[in-house]
Amino acid sequence: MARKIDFKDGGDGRVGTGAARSDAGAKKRTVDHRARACELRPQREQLPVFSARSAIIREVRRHPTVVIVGETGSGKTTQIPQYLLESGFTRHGETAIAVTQPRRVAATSVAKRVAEEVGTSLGARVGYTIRFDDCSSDKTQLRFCTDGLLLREILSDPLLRRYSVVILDEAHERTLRTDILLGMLRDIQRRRQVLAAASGGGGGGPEEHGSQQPGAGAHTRFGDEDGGAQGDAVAAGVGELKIIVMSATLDADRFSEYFGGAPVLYVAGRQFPVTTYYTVTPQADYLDAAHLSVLQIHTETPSTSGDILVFLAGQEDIESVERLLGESAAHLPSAVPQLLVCPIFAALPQAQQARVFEPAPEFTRKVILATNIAETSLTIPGIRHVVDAGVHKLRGFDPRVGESLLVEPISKSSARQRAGRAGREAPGFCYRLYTEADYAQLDEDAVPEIKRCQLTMVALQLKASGVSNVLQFGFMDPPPKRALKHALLELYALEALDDKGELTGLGRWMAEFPLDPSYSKVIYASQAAGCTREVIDIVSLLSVDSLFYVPADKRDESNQAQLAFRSRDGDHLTYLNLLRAYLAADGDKEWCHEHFVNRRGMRHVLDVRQQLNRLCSRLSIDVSKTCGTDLDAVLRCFLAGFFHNCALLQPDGSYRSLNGSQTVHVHPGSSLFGKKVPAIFYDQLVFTNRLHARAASAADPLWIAQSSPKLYGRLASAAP
Ligand SMILES: Nc1ncnc2c1ncn2[C@@H]1O[C@H](COP(=O)(O)OP(=O)(O)OP(=O)(O)O)[C@@H](O)[C@H]1O
Repeated sequence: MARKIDFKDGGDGRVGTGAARSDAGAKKRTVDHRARACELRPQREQLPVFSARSAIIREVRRHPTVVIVGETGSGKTTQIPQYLLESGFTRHGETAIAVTQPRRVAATSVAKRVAEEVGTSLGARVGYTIRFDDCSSDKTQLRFCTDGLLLREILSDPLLRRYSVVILDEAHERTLRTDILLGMLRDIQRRRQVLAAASGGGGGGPEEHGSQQPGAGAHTRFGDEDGGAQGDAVAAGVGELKIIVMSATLDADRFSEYFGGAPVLYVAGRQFPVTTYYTVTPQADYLDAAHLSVLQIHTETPSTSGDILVFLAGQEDIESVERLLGESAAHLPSAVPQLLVCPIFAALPQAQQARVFEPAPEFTRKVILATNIAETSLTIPGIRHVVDAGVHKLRGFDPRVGESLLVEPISKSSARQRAGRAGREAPGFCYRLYTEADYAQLDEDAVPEIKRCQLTMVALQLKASGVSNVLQFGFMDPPPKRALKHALLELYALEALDDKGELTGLGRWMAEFPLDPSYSKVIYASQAAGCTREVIDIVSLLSVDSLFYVPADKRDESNQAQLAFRSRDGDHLTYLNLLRAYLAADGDKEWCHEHFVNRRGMRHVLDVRQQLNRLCSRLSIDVSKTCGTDLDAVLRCFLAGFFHNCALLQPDGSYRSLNGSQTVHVHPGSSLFGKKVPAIFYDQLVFTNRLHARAASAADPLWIAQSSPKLYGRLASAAP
């Protein structure tokens, strides 16, 4: 090893009780759900949250909303939903408890664990529902889902009648969807309170509501382990909605204030201590530092001391460190166990994400390379060492420029979450690849996503959920007015809103899709153009960031291989060619390797395509409509949704965006790179080191004019 990283103990590392835990039986796999649940019970009872069980149930009964703050690993996510289930909050299965997670992988993996602890098969009493994947049934009483999924449910069930309790987990992350949910749930809770009061009972579950005398409601008794009876309001159709906001940060007062002074419960202490180390000096190259730290941990500690989880900024980082580790692993002494490198990032298909949860084979140490997808809620068995590069990719949005995706330092709260992935089954270690002084400089929490992202989908969702004045919506942290107005204007241009700002029939239709409204508009246009099949294929293809592999040392070979799919019209049709060839080759592994096709990515494409086809069929859209060889029709459909993403060729050979007068660069990986066409349209503008058009295709300026005459009619007269 050429260089060593010097770490020093942060001193604050030893947190928590350090209680020992028996691992007995943990490895035994059994299909006997009850036996497994009994086996896990002692572990559950050792979690810090267990001692707060009665207090939590009592407070939830008494108050419509409760905020719970618990350190990482205290047992919030897995235990609190079960306590409510055991205490009758689902009224013997008539209603359900929803637990939202910001990330899909957390929703599925936590559901799996909780099903085991409850003693049921996944999808029965405990299940999960995430976009494009539903593992639940009408028997499911504890449903883990993404926050986005619950938002979509509000469209079809505006009062969320099927739920008596909604638990918002990891609320401190303040994702876009969590923030919208906070506002919508507060509203639903008030409306249900009014309805419940009108029908003469509380009915939110077995409770003694704060405004009521204990026991004074229409319901009868309840026991801790058994369900209570329900109130008359339930018989009338809807009971009160309990909301539980769970957060890992101490800044819970804001949540409490937002819910009118909801009580805050603190659950102290994580289960096992985590010793934190910082680098002695700043690291100029965090990828190199991450690579060296992994090797250092691997060679200096026995592999039996646990697997390693490394937090990096994004997929490219992960692939670079994967490569570096692959090269170094070849030179490890033979006595040192092998390294098994497992990446996990959002665009990785679910089946491959699941690999990180599988135990490493004997004499092998697992190294998981992750983005912040693995930062919250996850317990990855075997992990004892966490390496934290201290960075993540942060999405930003400026209506004039487009989206940006920049590598930024994380917040202290993220750093604590990352460290928290270590001490979950035994004492752990966290190696921060930055100095203690740098840590002190980090912001306490990240800026809520709603303040820094594109809001078109948010505005459509709010409108479709009955919020007439989006600008007045009770956000916990209102987004910039400028961004909201921009979103409303965009919806107007897409014809989702009319002149009065009311949702149109088309807007309601578009809101059915879990897609950016521009895509749903394209799908809409494809019906009349008779090319729905091609459009769905391309929309699915655009859901993956990199369809091709471009290894740094084989750039030319990769580019050469991609030529086979190139369309002179640009990336949209190139991708379509790729999908057709992939299907013709039956997704063959060798074929993908030969053509530098990202097999992981293509599987994800097929997944999305299948789900979109299903959704379209449900909406009576004929998904078999195909335009044959008239592929111009396909491009014109895309312009129906992306007329705002167009740029015209300038005399100096550059492209200038139509709606922001920005200079736009065609990405070097694009099939239009180096070509000069009169106009282009693109899927997205992304600012990295400069403004790049992601997925660009050629457009006739006349098509642009016809796609949005109000905005770009002038181009028609300028066209030759
Ligand atoms: N899949 C699993 N395999 C083994 N142990 C698990 C698993 N899931 C949870 N646990 C155990 O339960 C503990 C509590 O997990 P839980 O996710 O409920 O904590 P939490 O308080 O929500 O933490 P965080 O906010 O960090 O997610 C873990 O520390 C671990 O000991």
